[in-house]
Amino acid sequence: MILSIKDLTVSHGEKTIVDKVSLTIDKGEWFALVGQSGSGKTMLSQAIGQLLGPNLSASGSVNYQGANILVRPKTEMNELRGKAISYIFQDYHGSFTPFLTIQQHMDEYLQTHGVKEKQKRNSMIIEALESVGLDDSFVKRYPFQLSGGQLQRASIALALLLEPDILIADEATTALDSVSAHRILSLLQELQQKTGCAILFITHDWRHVVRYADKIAVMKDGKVIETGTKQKLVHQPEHAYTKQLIQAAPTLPMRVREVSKS
Ligand SMILES: Nc1ncnc2c1ncn2[C@@H]1O[C@H](COP(=O)(O)OP(=O)(O)OP(=O)(O)O)[C@@H](O)[C@H]1O
Repeated sequence: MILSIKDLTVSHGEKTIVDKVSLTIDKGEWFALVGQSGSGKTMLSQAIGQLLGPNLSASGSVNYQGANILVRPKTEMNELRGKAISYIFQDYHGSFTPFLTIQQHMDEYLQTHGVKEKQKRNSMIIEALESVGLDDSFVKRYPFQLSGGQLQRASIALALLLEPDILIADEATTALDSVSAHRILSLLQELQQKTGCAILFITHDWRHVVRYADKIAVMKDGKVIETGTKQKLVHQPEHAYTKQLIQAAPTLPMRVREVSKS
């Protein structure tokens, strides 16, 4: 197991946004988090890396390598983020500053994480951009000179630079056309196979869940109401809300069998 979340609660004053969620994510696992809009998926994922806004508080525990990272000092968390836990945000614009080029962003990130040799940093940057389908002409561009989908791909390249243990992807492919989305998800799958990283994948797209997930957790009103393997959850859902989600995608069971066979 790479991450063990126990009774994680996120509150905004008196209001409970995430309510005692417990989950375990194994090394190399593709873990899909699905469910109602506003059910707390983003807040849960941000609490893991201590990224919640100052008006929100988190309690419970998030164990990574034997320690509760929820109570780690901020400076240590900055080091952990990127190498141990990396994020691809739903709002990818937030990953970029308008007055730095794509290369400057990535170079600064690598320097912060101790990659000292300039030549090595440059080749890592080119390789990461190429892996998301952006050629070297993109390195000198500023964020506003990229389309939404290209910028999202650059943010994914940034997140993958240090080959993290856990990648948290929050609706990472929403801005992409279906071919680009498939390319990115295949890339994440490759990375997962190559490095054994775990992926916490937040999505509303059941096609992606069915194709890529190993395990699924369903959230509703701040709680995880059901969790299990993809096969179990799609073929034998127990909770009425999970059944509703699956009924909204009526061809799913057949697809799961097809994907399982391929
Ligand atoms: N900074 C914040 N301060 C207070 N409440 C917040 C804040 N950010 C989000 N919320 C609230 O927390 C709840 C959970 O939001 P969250 O973004 O985690 O939902 P989600 O499941 O990711 O939704 P979606 O699928 O629509 O992205 C919502 O009711 C939202 O309004």
